[in-house]
Amino acid sequence: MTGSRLSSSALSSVPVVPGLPLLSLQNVGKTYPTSGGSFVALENVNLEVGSGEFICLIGHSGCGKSTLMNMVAGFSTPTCGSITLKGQPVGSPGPDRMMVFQNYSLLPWLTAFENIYLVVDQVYPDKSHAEKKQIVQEHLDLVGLSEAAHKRPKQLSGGMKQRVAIARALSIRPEVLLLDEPFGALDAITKEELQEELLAIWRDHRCTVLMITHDIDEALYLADRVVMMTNGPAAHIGEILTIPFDRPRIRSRIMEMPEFYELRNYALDFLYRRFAHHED
Ligand SMILES: Nc1ncnc2c1ncn2[C@@H]1O[C@H](COP(=O)(O)OP(=O)(O)OP(=O)(O)O)[C@@H](O)[C@H]1O
Repeated sequence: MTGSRLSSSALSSVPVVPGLPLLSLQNVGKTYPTSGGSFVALENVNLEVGSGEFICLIGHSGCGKSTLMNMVAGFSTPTCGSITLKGQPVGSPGPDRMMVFQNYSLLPWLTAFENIYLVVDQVYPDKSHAEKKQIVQEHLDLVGLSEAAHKRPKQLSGGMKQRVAIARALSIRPEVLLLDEPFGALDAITKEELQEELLAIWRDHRCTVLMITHDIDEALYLADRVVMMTNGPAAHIGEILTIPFDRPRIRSRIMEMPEFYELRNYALDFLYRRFAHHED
């Protein structure tokens, strides 16, 4: 979630131009200064994301996925190249791009309701208290947590905490939902439940999603396109898989499709043969 630097963004009032990508990354690079000299994490990253697309980003640990996501979120700036949203350069973090992290990042002293209210209040200062309460309530309902509104994070399971984080991110209707391994810390059953909820929310609200995952099956099940990164240093996009499965997707049916296993093997080959990582 984009945290305390939220501010109203002019971008949200800029319409999407038909035919133009919503999000565009052109020759994006990131170099970090280190005590041993400059470290080129990313080089020449090019990606165009259409409005309403669901993109999953996979690649080995350390290849620069979070670096890329942080630049789209506006937490850091590219060393070279450009990132634009609806044709406007992405600057600082804004409510048009909301991020959800693996570790939930909820404020522990606030209830589920208050965690969401805080963000709604920052982004919609002119709405009445009743209107803001209603937005929070609607989004708690959306993730099935109305009954847990008064609970603090330590009283919530991992899956519930992540539901609150997703509800909080969605509550201000971002153009782009940025998910950094959101289900990485959850057990398999909760992870599948949340994947289904995420797909339902994405289908109903049609936001654009950029999600980092280490789980190839998750990427193939959720995404329209799976972006596969090469290893760093100077990592870039190696290949992009277009996922052909119709929507709404039914997990059991997709798992029976030969195409699923062909794509899975292709992605595995990319990661563990062509761009094998000696630490894996
Ligand atoms: N602030 C920094 N200073 C120097 N190097 C950095 C900095 N942040 C990240 N890096 C390096 O940049 C590379 C990419 O890191 P990043 O965290 O983006 O990878 P990642 O693909 O998200 O990894 P993981 O999957 O493990 O989260 C790594 O080699 C990392 O050590």
